[in-house]
Amino acid sequence: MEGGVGGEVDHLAGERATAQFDVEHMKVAWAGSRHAVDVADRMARLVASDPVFRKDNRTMLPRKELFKDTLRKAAHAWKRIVELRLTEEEANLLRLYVDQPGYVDLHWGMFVPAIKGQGTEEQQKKWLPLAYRFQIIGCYAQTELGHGSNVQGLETTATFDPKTDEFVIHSPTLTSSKWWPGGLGKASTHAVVYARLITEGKDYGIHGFIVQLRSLEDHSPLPGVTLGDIGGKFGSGAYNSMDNGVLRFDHVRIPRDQMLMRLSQVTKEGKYVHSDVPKQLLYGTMVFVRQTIVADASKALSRATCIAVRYSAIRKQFGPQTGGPETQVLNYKTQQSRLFPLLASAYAFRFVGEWLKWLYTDVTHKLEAKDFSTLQEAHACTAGLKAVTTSATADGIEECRKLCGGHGYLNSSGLPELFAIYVPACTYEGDNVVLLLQVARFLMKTVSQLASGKQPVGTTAYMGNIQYLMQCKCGVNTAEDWLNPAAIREVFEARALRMAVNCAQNINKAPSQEEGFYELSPDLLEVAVAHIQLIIVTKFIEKLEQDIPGEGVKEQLRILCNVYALYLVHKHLGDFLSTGSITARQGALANEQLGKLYAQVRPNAVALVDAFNYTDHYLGSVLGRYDGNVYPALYEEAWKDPLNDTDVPDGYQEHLRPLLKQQLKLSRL
Ligand SMILES: Cc1cc2nc3c(=O)[nH]c(=O)nc-3n(C[C@H](O)[C@H](O)[C@H](O)COP(=O)(O)OP(=O)(O)OC[C@H]3O[C@@H](n4cnc5c(N)ncnc54)[C@H](O)[C@@H]3O)c2cc1C
Repeated sequence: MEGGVGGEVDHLAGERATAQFDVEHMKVAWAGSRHAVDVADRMARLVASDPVFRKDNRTMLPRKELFKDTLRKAAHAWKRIVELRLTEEEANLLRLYVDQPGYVDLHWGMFVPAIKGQGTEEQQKKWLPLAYRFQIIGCYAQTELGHGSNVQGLETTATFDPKTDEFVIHSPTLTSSKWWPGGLGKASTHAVVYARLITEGKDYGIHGFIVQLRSLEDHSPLPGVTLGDIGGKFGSGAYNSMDNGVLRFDHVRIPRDQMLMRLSQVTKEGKYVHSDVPKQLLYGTMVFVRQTIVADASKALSRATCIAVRYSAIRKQFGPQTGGPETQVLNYKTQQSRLFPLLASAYAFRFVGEWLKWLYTDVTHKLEAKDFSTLQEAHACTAGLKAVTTSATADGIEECRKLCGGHGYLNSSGLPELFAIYVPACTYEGDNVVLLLQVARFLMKTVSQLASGKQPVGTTAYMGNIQYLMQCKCGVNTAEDWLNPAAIREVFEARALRMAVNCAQNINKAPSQEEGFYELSPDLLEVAVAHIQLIIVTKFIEKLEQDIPGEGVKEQLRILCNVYALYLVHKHLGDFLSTGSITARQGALANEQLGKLYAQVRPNAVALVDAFNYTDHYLGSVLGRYDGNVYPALYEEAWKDPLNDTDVPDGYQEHLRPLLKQQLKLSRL
């Protein structure tokens, strides 16, 4: 989609002409439905055509201006949503295409879901309408200066005072200061604050409370509340549009009914009671949030690969010895072997994200029926997918920057900002290492239960096939044999299970399970990654078993699926060999096949990124422009830098001229 650039000539027309599939149908396969393509298209164009949503100058704005710009965009987006009576789906997409981190992300993404998930019906009735109309702005204040991953280590206290029927919220130490919550620093009026609940002298652990932080009249902090922004973050522009904040409480009193009481309550008398709502319900929210993170990973990686693929088709370096035109860098096999696995990963993450949506619905139905049998498995699966897809995406964006050579380092390429905004996804919503260790713990438990005949469920069902998978031999004899999905699936299953069983056996040799787990944790991370990669590969294969209309579309996706799987075989060859899942020769054949697949992707590469259907505004990259007219855009962009406002820079008179004129005043020591 061209969206907003004036180029008349399509410099990528030749590339588009070589596509062997129907791009319009691929757009549908990528977005999930024709409807999804159309709504996204409409919202993307709406944002791209509105000057308020301009973002090309973002990396040049000083922090205060950047923050004000964020406030302006958020208010304008809300205005448009109300004026145009946008549906929830449309509103979410509009915010997505505005593409600037801000308080609204936390308001809708964390504050509202926390109240929905943890508030009683009465609490929801009271608070949600205020939040829905933006009469209050909320954030999610969990992390503290001293503790993030270890939530049980949080120090903020909420002590019940039966005399006044209030909780007293207090930050007893410096390290108990809330630290990081997005939207907290300057924008939020309220927060869901996580604190240790203390009543009748007993500490009942971490609970959520709705706390008003700022006056609804003049926005000043309420008495006893100290608030501020935690300071500049990585990169220019980027996440600096967000006011991640610090918050301290000095004996701040809130009414008892502002404790989120869906799962447990404190009575007027100060008795702590559990409600009859099962606490597993909270997992549902977590599955939902992580599903959106996986969807965001595919979005970020597809943006980066779109930029890198288009630019690699335009960029030329060196030529044949015999003279003649220079070579497009996309034709170099090394460029293809670095870029096409990322393109394939973007599609793989997209489809596993789509499947996660189904999983969330399935989990919700099961929870409603009080069936908790698959909950742990679903939880481990989403935690692992969050970790693997965000890590691969963060690394992938940086690889795309390098794939664009020097120009990739310019802010105008869009890649530095995309990277800087994206990388914290490896940390927030659960540090990836911490999450993978949780997955590994679950896998170790599953392995240990196999002996007792307990049948593993969902994405761990393959482990029930242990007798076969521990001794099966990969049947690949030729490079073409690697195109068989059953063969691919089996080697991924064998590798994951054998790694898990090896680790479980090694843990059993340790003096205690805990000690064994601690010592083997680096290996356990790899076990978790192997299991999650199997899930991604399997879901891609299962996607291809569905009906996918459009000429050549399924064939292209099959190629990408094979690229993704065989790239992983190549990258993790050590795992596959050391577990005996494949032989060295089969590893070499996989690599041979991979090379052939890259050649098949090549003529389709530009069309495959066109299928993401991103506007030039959303991509925000002179290198990734739809029309490929890169050089004039790069040249033009440079002149917009404030440093070019004058020919002679500020500081010339004081610092450059004296130097050049040998007039620096030297002091005699
Ligand atoms: C941009 C951004 C936005 C954020 N937004 C919010 C927000 O809105 N609200 C909010 O409450 N918080 C927010 N956070 C905080 C975030 O949730 C935490 O930073 C995150 O949970 C990680 O916790 P931590 O910082 O304590 O890291 P740590 O846990 O201290 O991690 C430090 C290192 O220790 C390792 N480690 C920790 N535990 C283990 C273990 N058991 N085994 C092995 N290794 C371990 C980690 O892998 C990591 O390498 C945000 C953070 C960022 C960066």
